[in-house]
Amino acid sequence: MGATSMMLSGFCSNTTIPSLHSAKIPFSATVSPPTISSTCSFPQSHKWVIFRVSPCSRTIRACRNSVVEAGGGSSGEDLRSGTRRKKLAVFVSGGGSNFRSIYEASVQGSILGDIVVLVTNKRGCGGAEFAREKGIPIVLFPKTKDEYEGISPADLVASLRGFEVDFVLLAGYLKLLPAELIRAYPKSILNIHPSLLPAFGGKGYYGMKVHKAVVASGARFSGPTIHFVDEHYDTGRILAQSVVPVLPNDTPEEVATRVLQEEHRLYVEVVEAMCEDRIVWRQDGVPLIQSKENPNEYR
Ligand SMILES: Nc1nc2c(c(=O)[nH]1)N[C@@H](CN(C=O)c1ccc(C(=O)N[C@@H](CCC(=O)O)C(=O)O)cc1)CN2
Ligand SMILES: NCC(=O)N[C@@H]1O[C@H](COP(=O)([O-])[O-])[C@@H](O)[C@H]1O
Repeated sequence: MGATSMMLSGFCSNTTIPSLHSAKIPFSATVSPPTISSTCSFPQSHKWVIFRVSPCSRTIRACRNSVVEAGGGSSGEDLRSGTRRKKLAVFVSGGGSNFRSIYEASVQGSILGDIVVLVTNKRGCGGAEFAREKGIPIVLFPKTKDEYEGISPADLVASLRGFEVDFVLLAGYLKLLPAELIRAYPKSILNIHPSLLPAFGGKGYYGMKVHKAVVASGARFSGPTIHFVDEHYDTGRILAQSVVPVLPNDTPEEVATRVLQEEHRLYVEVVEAMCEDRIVWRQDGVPLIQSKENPNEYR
């Protein structure tokens, strides 16, 4: 069967190239070339093509198994991988154990990125205390009666731009992110939620409230969900989930402990993939993680 020729062009991060065809029939498409172009060819047998875009991509090269990636060299590349180290902002409201896990993984080198700023609505929380210990700058957001020094949404975006943040990671942050921030960082803001969304999510579902609802429901399983953030609570595209059992005599606290332990593992794994440009967007809008060991495998 003949190959499909396709002109692709350089584009910056988080662009999903619309296909001219549905995802379930042989793929072919032409993308208008604003900048650099290259030619990729794919066997017609592939049902859909995955597009991966890394921040400020300059080149596109075909990959096996119809994965088209847009990645490009840039300054500050990690010497081992040739990948640019990413700059991370973490948002917290409480103890910050997920923040600490990500920080430790960054220091140990498994995450090719650095936490350059911590954002919180509670300057006295455990996460903020840890940031002060490590010399990580702290930004207060939003402005509330308790945090009168908090900044505005526009100043928050300007502040993150000033830190050259690539990705925003919510980790126990309990305030609704403003639309200005969502628009400023498309497909670049993640949140971790302590249930298997869409179950037990939305306004009012946070912290122990989630686990109490899970136990009361009789659910036999729970676990963390990591999703991209949109304007509403917990409705963004799901990127990763992990399942833990809920035992017949579990208390909500026991479920919380089991889920939190899995959160720490899963969030580090996902942030590693984000920093290595291994997040790809299926044509129907579902984000996938490309396996580091086998680039032909996704989940
Ligand atoms: N635009 C978005 N902002 C935030 C999201 C999101 O998905 N989109 N996720 C939350 C985190 N979260 C669940 O994962 C969540 C946090 C808080 C609430 C909630 O009901 N909050 C209360 C206020 C709680 C407080 O101030 O102590 C409320 O809004 O009434 C639900 C879900 C982070 N931001
Ligand atoms: N809906 C948001 C929410 O409930 N987030 C949850 O808050 C906890 C923060 O713990 P941490 O501060 O120790 O990372 C975590 O369990 C996280 O999933």
